[in-house]
Amino acid sequence: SRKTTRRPPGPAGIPLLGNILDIRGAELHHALANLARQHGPIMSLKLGTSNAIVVSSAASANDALHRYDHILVGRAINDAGRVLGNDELSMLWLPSTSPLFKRLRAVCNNHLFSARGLGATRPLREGKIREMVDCFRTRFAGQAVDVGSVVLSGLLNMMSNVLFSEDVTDLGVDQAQELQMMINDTINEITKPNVSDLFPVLAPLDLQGRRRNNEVYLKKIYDYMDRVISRRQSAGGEKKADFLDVLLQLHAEEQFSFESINAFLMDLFVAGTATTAITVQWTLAELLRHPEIMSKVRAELQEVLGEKEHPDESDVDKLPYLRTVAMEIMRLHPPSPLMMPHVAMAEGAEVGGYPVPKGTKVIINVWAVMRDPASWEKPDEFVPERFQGKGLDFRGGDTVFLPFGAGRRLCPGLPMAAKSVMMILASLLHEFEWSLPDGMQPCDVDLREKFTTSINMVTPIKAVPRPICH
Ligand code: HEM
Repeated sequence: SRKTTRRPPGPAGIPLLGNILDIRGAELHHALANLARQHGPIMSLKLGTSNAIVVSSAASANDALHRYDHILVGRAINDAGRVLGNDELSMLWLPSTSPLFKRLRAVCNNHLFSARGLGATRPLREGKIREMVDCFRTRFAGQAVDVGSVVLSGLLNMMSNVLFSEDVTDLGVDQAQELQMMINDTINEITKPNVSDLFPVLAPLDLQGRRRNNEVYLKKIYDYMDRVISRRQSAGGEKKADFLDVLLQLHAEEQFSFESINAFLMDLFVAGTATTAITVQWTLAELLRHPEIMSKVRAELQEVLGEKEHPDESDVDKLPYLRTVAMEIMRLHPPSPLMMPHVAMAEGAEVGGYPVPKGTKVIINVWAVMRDPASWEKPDEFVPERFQGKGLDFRGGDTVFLPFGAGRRLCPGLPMAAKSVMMILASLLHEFEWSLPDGMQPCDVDLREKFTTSINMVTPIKAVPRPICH
């Protein structure tokens, strides 16, 4: 067919810069969705010297993430992402064909996110969520609080305790703390536009200093993780039965270097904390904007939990309405709206009938797919009921709904993330009555989005928790 020899349609672009100017001005996922409305769900873009296609429909996402998943499995590595050899160590950057990637993924699947692994950490994770909830009760009852920031601190401690049995943050301190700031610094540096990525020939000059800066930030995180490992080693071989013990055992068997342990721990913090906190934050915002849906959630919690003071993980499977709320939040506000772009590792892939040459970047606009009017009625409205009886789940088997991606690079943390989101929401909504700060009406909740690697709120939601005695 003619399609197999053509490039997908796309904006014309200008010499040298290509389409860079076409994607300026709006949040990136919005800008790409606007262009796709004009050029179609499979669209070519030229970003400096590199070729990309942008996928914005469920059918084309299915080609990219299921049919040609074995080819479109590389990553477009940013120049700043290469520092300290991080691209050769980190699960986020390695192609999924690499032996190290497969080992890292297997360790995740076997030890952290398997039913057995999650069962082993359940009391710890429930305990850390309880501490976070208690913090709302003891520190912020009756006050307007930035919900996302407290939840993020709680999640950092939950993750650090699952990984290496230490707290990394003080709950209730209303500002980012050491590890969180280091993580923010590296994410910001890697996601800022960089001429070295548009014109790799200029990369050695590092004109904007992104590589130099990120080297400083990454080094700080590696030093932090080194100190965690040293503390464990100087504890004279004392075992904590946590993930770090597993990693140190694998190190002793020469499967992982200390550098790859550092990178692994860092990846789990980078990918697994803010994403979950943002989901909780958007949920509170949408529920406060939609009091009738908040009431339905509260009624379900009351019916299922009754006088029980704190929900536990076994309760969350009995909350189907809350689950549809979480799904609808991730449809409307996917924490990772463009995922991390994939790259064609070989020839032979086709998306929507168009060939995807080796080396092409494949940007999947998950946000646009999940607001596509061809798949979703009134796609911009918050209607949790739309998921009832649909048979959709979080795994992206049906690519109309894919907040965690799909296929070989499906988010490995999904089982833990889904449990955490549900547990935190069930606890916050069962144990508190939430209201907007004085003078604010539901329609005043600001739902504007700001894109970095995640969709953040331009105005982080502040809400007032009032403890309920059950
Ligand atoms: C609501 C929470 C979360 C969402 C929506 C989410 C979503 C995603 C998405 C869309 C991807 C990219 C998939 C791709 O590029 O094809 C991803 C990758 C990843 N996620 Fe998650 N994630 C969440 C929580 C977590 C948690 C809790 C962890 C770990 C504890 C985690 C670890 C990872 C890792 C390591 C990757 C990289 C996998 C790869 O490159 O192959 N995520 N996640």
